[in-house]
Amino acid sequence: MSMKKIGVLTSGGDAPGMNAAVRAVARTALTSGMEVLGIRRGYQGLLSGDVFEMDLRSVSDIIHHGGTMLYTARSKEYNTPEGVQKAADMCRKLGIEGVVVIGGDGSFRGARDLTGAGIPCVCIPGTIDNDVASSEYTVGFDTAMNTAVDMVDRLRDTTESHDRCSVVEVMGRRCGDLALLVGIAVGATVILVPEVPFDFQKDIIDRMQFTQKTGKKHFIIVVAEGVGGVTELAHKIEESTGIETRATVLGHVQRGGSPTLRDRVVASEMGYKAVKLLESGRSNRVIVVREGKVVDLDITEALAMKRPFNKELYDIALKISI
Ligand SMILES: Nc1ncnc2c1ncn2[C@@H]1O[C@H](COP(=O)(O)OP(=O)(O)O)[C@@H](O)[C@H]1O
Ligand SMILES: O=P(O)(O)OC[C@H]1O[C@](O)(COP(=O)(O)O)[C@@H](O)[C@@H]1O
Ligand SMILES: [Mg+2]
Repeated sequence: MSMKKIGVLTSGGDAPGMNAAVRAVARTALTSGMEVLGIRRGYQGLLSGDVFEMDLRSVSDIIHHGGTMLYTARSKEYNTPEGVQKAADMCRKLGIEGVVVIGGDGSFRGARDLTGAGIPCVCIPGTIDNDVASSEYTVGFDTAMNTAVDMVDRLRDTTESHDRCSVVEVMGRRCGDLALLVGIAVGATVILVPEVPFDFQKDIIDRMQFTQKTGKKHFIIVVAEGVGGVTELAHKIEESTGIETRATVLGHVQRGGSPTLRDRVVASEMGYKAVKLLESGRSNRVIVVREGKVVDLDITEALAMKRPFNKELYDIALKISI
């Protein structure tokens, strides 16, 4: 057996399903004869040595909980060459020979740097944004989408009752995936994403007025966080159409809640595979979904990939929500 002790941390924005990944990592490592240290608050906890020994029961009763039992953070100090060196020194002091990092693209960059500083890492994509270019899927995305759909369905009830227009902002940072899929699922008349430029008159007002002529009286417009400006947009729509318009930012509620089956299952498989890679002496890898399968890639290669946007699906959405 190549490694005796590994650490596991969650980093960046929390995502439902992170706990299932932590559970799989801990159980796989422990049953393979390794010691496991839970590192609290991501790289921040690594800098301060905030760790605890995990046993099989440390991860009981967490698979159905949102958030992360390890807590998470965004660490400015770690994001410096000195910070990475300090974290690597702390790993050596604690006897941590490898780390499983569960987080998004930012956390992957941190893992690449830690591997470079002599501590082998393997990453698992955990973020509600689905913005990890190398993976078709990130843990947390399914739960966040379903939460957002549930909330927009509620908005629709009141929007319909008042013959209004609702402009809803969903998360996703610079990625439009959450907005695209939620937009389709709620039948939004307009979906605005950072990947597709839009014209206010043609893509919003003309579309609304066309559907109005065919009898439509209420409207849902889904806007990705990366486009933003929903309050101003709502004012402009009301001014141009005379339709009473309200803006809603769904915000951090999208990050919480019990993970869906998909997030629990993908996280579990990824957690298992991450530990098996470390066990076999392979590091600087990221576990990803490609062509529907859970596989692994080199982190540096993975980080160089460009995220494709599903324009075909976007065009379909426009054709049917009219
Ligand atoms: N280029 C980088 N080099 C080293 N560490 C980084 C880098 N980018 C981000 N990190 C670390 O990873 C943490 C999480 O990244 P962030 O982008 O906030 O979330 P996520 O991993 O979910 O995308 C940051 O707070 C920072 O400590
Ligand atoms: O929680 P914070 O720090 O306010 O950050 C909000 C950001 O975090 C996210 O919820 C998740 O992003 P990350 O997974 O990259 O951390 C984004 O959708 C959003 O832009
Ligand atoms: Mg991110």
